[in-house]
Amino acid sequence: MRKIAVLGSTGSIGTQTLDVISRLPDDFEVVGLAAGNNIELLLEQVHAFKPKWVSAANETLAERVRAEVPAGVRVLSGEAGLTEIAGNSGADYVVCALVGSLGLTSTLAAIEAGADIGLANKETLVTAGHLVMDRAKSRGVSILPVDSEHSAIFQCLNGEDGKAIKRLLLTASGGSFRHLGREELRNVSVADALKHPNWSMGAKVTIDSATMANKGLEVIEAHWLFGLPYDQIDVVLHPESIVHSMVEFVDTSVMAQLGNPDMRVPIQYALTYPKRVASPASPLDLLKQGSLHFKPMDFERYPCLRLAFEAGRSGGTATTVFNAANEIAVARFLRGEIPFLAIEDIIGNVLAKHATQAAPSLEAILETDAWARKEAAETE
Ligand SMILES: NC(=O)C1=CN([C@@H]2O[C@H](COP(=O)(O)OP(=O)(O)OC[C@H]3O[C@@H](n4cnc5c(N)ncnc54)[C@H](OP(=O)(O)O)[C@@H]3O)[C@@H](O)[C@H]2O)C=CC1
Ligand SMILES: CC(=O)[C@@H](O)[C@H](O)COP(=O)(O)O
Ligand SMILES: [Mn+2]
Repeated sequence: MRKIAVLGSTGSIGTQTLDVISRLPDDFEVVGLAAGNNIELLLEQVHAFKPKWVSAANETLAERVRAEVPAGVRVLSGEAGLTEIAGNSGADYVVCALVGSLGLTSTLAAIEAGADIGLANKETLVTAGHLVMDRAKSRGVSILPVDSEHSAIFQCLNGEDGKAIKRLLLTASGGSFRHLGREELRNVSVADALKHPNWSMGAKVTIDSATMANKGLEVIEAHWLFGLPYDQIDVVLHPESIVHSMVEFVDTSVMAQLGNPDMRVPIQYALTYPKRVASPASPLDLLKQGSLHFKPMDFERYPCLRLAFEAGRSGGTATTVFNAANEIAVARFLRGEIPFLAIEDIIGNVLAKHATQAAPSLEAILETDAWARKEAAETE
């Protein structure tokens, strides 16, 4: 029985993770749950899973939780609460389902404590991939991908030698505005941007999908997870989101992982690896599906993906800036402060002002992240 903590338990990935865990009662004991502001849902989860460690976004919310949970449950708050649960709750498996680079310090704390990581929080690898991967290697912990594309690649690789890989092919749905040309993107609404064609997800990743910044984050995530240069990572448009990604090998064989879009499948695989167990997801019926489509990526239509490749190739703090500027720009768009197309402008402008620092320390990353956030908040 593994002791598991879920950071971001009230979000899209967090709730689906708990759904998966509830079907595997002999395999997992929930020892820690961390949420942000959704205290009602957090309390329901505490009553259902009985963790000994709980955290909320701030002390006021934590007080409300303390009043409702049994004595003996430790209720913490803020980033310190996240790192405490990640590193000191006794969890030997931590699911990081937080959104944004907020997940970095707690992921590092979990690694330091020797816990394996189920990683949904791609921003952590984008902002500090070298630190996360180096520390995981030296502590001997596994980083198991939850993101659907990376889970697909992980399954296709199945232990193959890195030298056998010709390239990774990440699939991209095209997002909520895939049928619109660039001119038509000028006045799109927040409500329409939040309508992903295939997946029901949190707001930030849904907007990232519409700008294609999500695929940019995923290209950088793949670079760190699978240790391949950017020249060996490609993106292909695939509107159905049935092929979750592919690997082409040097002998021309292409392996793909397919399934209906349901995050409980990659979440479960990250939890039960190397075992496969039955899933509540609906089986893929290719005969009913009939056809699948693939188109080349259009970097003019989706400049955020071009910026992500450029930042990835620059390396060092460039990807920290790409991520932080994107997080702030998306938050501003969601608040109705800026138009949709300003997201890519802000990322491009903040990156253009930044002098990349190679192999940054954690301190340098946190400083760069703060600088890029301030710039992105002030850029018109
Ligand atoms: N959703 C999906 O299908 C997929 C998501 N991902 C990635 O997984 C990650 C999570 O995405 P998703 O689940 O959609 O996001 P959501 O917005 O649905 O959930 C985010 C979670 O983080 C918590 N949180 C936010 N701010 C804080 C804070 N300051 N302190 C503590 N907790 C906080 C939220 O708490 P609360 O709600 O209580 O405020 C919530 O539990 C992202 O990196 C995303 O890119 C990857 C693949 C698919
Ligand atoms: C489900 C998942 O993994 C998301 O990150 C997904 O990738 C979003 O889809 P697109 O970015 O392809 O629109
Ligand atoms: Mn994905």
